Amino acid sequence: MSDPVLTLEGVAKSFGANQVLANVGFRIGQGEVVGLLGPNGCGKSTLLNLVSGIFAPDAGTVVFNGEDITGRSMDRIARKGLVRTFQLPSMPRRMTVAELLYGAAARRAGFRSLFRREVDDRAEVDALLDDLALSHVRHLPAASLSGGQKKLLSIALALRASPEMICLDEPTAGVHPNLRQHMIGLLRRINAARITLLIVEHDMHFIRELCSRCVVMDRGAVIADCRPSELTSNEQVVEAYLGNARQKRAMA
Ligand SMILES: Nc1ncnc2c1ncn2[C@@H]1O[C@H](COP(=O)(O)OP(=O)(O)OP(=O)(O)O)[C@@H](O)[C@H]1O
Repeated sequence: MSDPVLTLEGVAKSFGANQVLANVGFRIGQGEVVGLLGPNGCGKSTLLNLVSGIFAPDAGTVVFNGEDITGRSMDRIARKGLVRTFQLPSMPRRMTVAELLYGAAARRAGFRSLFRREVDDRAEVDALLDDLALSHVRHLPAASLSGGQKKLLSIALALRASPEMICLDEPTAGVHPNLRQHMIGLLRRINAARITLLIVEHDMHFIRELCSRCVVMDRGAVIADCRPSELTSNEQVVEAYLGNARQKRAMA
């Protein structure tokens, strides 16, 4: 593995009596594309929430680029270069798609930079909108977009923060199959720009096409760390999915 960009050690989280994560640890190298898999409710989104600063873990450490970011706020973590997208992104009603994208660049550069000309980089926003097939909705309120368009917009917003790493929470859920293929190409291009990706996803085709490695969780713990091609021969992984026939079929 290249130098680790993200290192988790002994991460634990409970909500009341419900222990959702216990002693989770793994590393992600610079430039890797890693799938984070596991049955519904095993704690994948919660892990992304802890990494990106939405919640603080009860125990353990999260180190990003050699710096301990455990329990830091989402904004501070985003300014360090680690951002996330959401499974069901909610978007503001009063801002258009383009306005949101102009504002998002200030996140890492600092809000004062909003008033500097260089942040107002129309060409970059135009290129992003074009790449994500969102040019025709640029003047619409962001909240009025379809579910799939909101997913694409949330990737664009993540990119505007000049990230070194993006955590994506189910980027293809609710997205048309044609758009999924487009998204694979887009994420490959993003990764080619040396942006590390951690992707929570149930679509195994998507995982196989994109990821060089998978971390698999079950009931709040990591049960496998392997190549996508090794998933179906891993007994623990197959066992974890056995209770859910739909997910088992999805792995085939
Ligand atoms: N804010 C919260 N308050 C209380 N419980 C929570 C909270 N967030 C998550 N949980 C619980 O943590 C458990 C894991 O949820 P999480 O969303 O992390 O699973 P997941 O692996 O992402 O599932 P899925 O694949 O279905 O999205 C669930 O039992 C959920 O109810």
